[in-house]
Amino acid sequence: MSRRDDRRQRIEDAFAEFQRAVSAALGSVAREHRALATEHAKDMFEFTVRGMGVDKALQDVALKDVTPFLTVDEKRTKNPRRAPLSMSQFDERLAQIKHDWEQSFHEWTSTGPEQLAELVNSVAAGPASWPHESWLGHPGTHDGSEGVPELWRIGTGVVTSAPTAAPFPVAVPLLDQAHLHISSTSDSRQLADTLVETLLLRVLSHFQPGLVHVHVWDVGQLTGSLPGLYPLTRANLLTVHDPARLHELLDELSEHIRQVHTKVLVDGHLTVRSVSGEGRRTEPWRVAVLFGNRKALKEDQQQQLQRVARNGLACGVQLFIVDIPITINSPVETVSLRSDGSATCTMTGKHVTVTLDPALPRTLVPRACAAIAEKREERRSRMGKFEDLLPDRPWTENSSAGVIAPVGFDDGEQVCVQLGDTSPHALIGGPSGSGKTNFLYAMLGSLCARYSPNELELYLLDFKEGVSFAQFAPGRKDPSWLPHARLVGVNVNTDREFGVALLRFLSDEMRRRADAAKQHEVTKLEHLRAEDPTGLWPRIVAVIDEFQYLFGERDQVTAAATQLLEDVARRGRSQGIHLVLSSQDVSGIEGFWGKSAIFEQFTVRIALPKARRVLAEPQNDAAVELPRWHAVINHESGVKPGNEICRIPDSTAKGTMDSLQLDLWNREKGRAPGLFDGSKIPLIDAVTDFSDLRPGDASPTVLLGQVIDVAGSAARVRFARTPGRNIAVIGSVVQDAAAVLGGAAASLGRQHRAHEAVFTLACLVEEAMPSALHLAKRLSADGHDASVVTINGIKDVLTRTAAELQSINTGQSEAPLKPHYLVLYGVDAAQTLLEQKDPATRMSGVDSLRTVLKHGPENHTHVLGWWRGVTRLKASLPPGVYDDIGAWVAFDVQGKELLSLGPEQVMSWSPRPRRGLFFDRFEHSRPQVIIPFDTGEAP
Ligand SMILES: Nc1ncnc2c1ncn2[C@@H]1O[C@H](COP(=O)(O)OP(=O)(O)OP(=O)(O)O)[C@@H](O)[C@H]1O
Repeated sequence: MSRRDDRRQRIEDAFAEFQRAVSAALGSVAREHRALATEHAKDMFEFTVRGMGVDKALQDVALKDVTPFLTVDEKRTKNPRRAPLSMSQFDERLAQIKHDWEQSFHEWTSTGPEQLAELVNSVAAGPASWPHESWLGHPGTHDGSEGVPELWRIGTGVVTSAPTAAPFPVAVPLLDQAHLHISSTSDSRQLADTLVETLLLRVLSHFQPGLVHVHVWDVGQLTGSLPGLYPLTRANLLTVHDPARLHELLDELSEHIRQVHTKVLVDGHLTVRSVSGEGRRTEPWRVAVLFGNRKALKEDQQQQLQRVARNGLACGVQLFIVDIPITINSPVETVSLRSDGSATCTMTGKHVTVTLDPALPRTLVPRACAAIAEKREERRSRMGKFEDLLPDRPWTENSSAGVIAPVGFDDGEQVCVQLGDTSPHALIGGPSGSGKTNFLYAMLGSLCARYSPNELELYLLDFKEGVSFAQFAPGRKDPSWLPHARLVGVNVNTDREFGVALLRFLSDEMRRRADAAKQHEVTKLEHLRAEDPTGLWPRIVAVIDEFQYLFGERDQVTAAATQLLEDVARRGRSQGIHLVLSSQDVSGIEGFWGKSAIFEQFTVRIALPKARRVLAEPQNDAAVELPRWHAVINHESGVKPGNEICRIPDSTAKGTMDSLQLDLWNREKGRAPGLFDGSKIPLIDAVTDFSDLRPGDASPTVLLGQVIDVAGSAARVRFARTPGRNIAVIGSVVQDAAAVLGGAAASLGRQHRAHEAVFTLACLVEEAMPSALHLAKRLSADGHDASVVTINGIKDVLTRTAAELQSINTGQSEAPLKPHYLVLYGVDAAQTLLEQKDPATRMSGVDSLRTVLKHGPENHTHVLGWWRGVTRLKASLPPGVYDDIGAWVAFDVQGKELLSLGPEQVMSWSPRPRRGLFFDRFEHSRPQVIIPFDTGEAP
């Protein structure tokens, strides 16, 4: 080998060595690079898988052929030597990711679905969530008093990305809580219909038939939507609306919402639910289902629908909106159906896939609806009696915010009258025989059954000649009374003063309540009750039947009645005092319509058939067409939209109000009501003011009769030892005079011990003798010295008495005189006799009488005399000086004749049988009408 060759060989070797070294180095770099690329690919894989979600990644076809780690060049050249990394190279990472996935879902999977199932079961028991086998076909029984299911089941959900599918029930809030908005595709629209139908049947089957009304409107079809529900139409539980008349449905719903606001949501309540409290739902739900076609509604309809949505939930209006694009500014649950039939909903969020419950069996749905309709019809025909107005349990309601009473039925549903701060007083009208009294019984029965006597007091006044309210007070045949009645006034037609007395009493009570409220720094009864929970502040309902009598004349009684009525009508509302006025014909009552301040307060109007002017005529003529035993109940001052027409049950027949009264009376009798019966004369021995009289008072009280007031108090005069304390009775009828004198003397008799006082009864007219003898007997029986003298003895009595008084006056005698009462029947009959002068002393009997009248009272000597006319009385008195008669009772004497004896108000007195006008100069500023007592004298 030449040296040259040798050198070449060495060079070649060296190159070979170099190449080996270089390729070794390159090989190791490539390995390094590949290892790094693999790691990077795994990272990328993990990043991608975690990023897109394990569940999705596992389904992803692209990921099966993963080549993210090829370099750009390699991708470009598609190096055939390099096979793509198979998934197995990611197994380790995938296992880790899966483990982490399972771990993160572990808690949810093991407990979540179960908890949700329990939750749904507890807040949505029964038809609200259970399988249809347990309820479909059985009409609901709930009346809302047990609450409303908080959720209503729609299907089954699974968390879309969970490692294991753990299904759980999906339910949505509805009634009062949220509307429902469903959107579907053309492929899934059928499912939307199914969802609506199932939900409606759940709701309809939960509540008593009648508590849920369904309205359906479908833009695309006149009929055909929800066909299974059609049997409901015959019971008026389903109304299908014309596709072209969405505005009518929306108007109807808006009007309904308005009415609920004005009639139901009063006294601070914001929702029907809060009004119903724990009781029966008072206002049925109205579910309006609107099927659209994915096109927007017209602008005005859209706005109206939004308004209904906004205000509806509080008023029981529930919307199911299907495929109508709309935004709603109130709670709404959305269910979005995809073409494949799966759904998402806002209740569970986008990560839960909901599979809606399958449709209810085709044949069972109409059958279930028919059963609901039938039950409703049955209930409707059954509901309508007096008992149906009454609650299951009596006396459970609270009257703080007002009182509410079902009074009749419309389509089997109760229609109520409400009295509260916003509807304070009621006006009832209807001609004779139209059922006013019956209506009042229905209302009073319903009220009394709901509210205990601590919550509600009644003052009942009947101007009619009859006995409408008499049964509410204890009677001879029936000893029971209405425990709520504090006062019953019957046959008051001639005693309009009693109406004034009642209004005055209410006005005083109103003031007392206002003062109490002021002390607690509140202004109305509801707040006073909250501030003073132990105080007794019942609502007062005062009923005046045939109240037009109150305004019957143009006199002071009418003036006083008008003024007091205005006072109570305007200010009674906040103090829980409510007036219910009823009349055959309210149209001509000047005192009522003449004062807007009065009638404006009577926002509740009740018109019986053919009633005139109770409603806002002529626009509202609903009363004209009203069938028999029906009434228009209107809480909006009689304007047409406020009309509610209902049938009033017979509430006066035997076994209705009378039985209720007996039941309530047996439950708690309380105090018997005061009774004022204008046709009866009060028996003196039954009058408390009389039986309460006792000996011992130095200035005894004389009772002259009964004042026409709420308390039934006696008219009284105190016989103080001051001038003028004598009493004159003026009138021509012996019966009236004898009743007053007899009652007065008997009351004096009760205040003296035996033989302590002397009674001289002078009977100067023959027809008074039986009365004088009766009185003498009564006084003697009580141990008093009572003698009867006739006209023959009168002069002597007067002369002797006058002499005794003179001797005391002149100091000749000091011995105080025994109380001496001279009861003189028909003084004027002895006038001629008394005018004769004694020839020796030149004194006449009239002089003696004047002396007795003048000086007697200071010395326990009082005259109780009867004169048969004013002039005749004046003849017994010094000319022009009438002071010695301090008190008088006049009967058949015209007012103007009495002017010289009393204030100008006496002018308006028109005499009427068995009523007297009483005036005590010392005590009164105005005269009072009194009823003389029955002293037990046989007629
Ligand atoms: N809803 C009703 N169902 C059955 N009968 C009724 C009903 N309402 C009233 N009646 C009967 O009609 C008659 C007259 O009724 P009611 O006395 O209530 O009328 P009114 O308007 O008060 O008449 P009046 O003013 O003459 O007293 C009574 O016999 C009563 O029983």
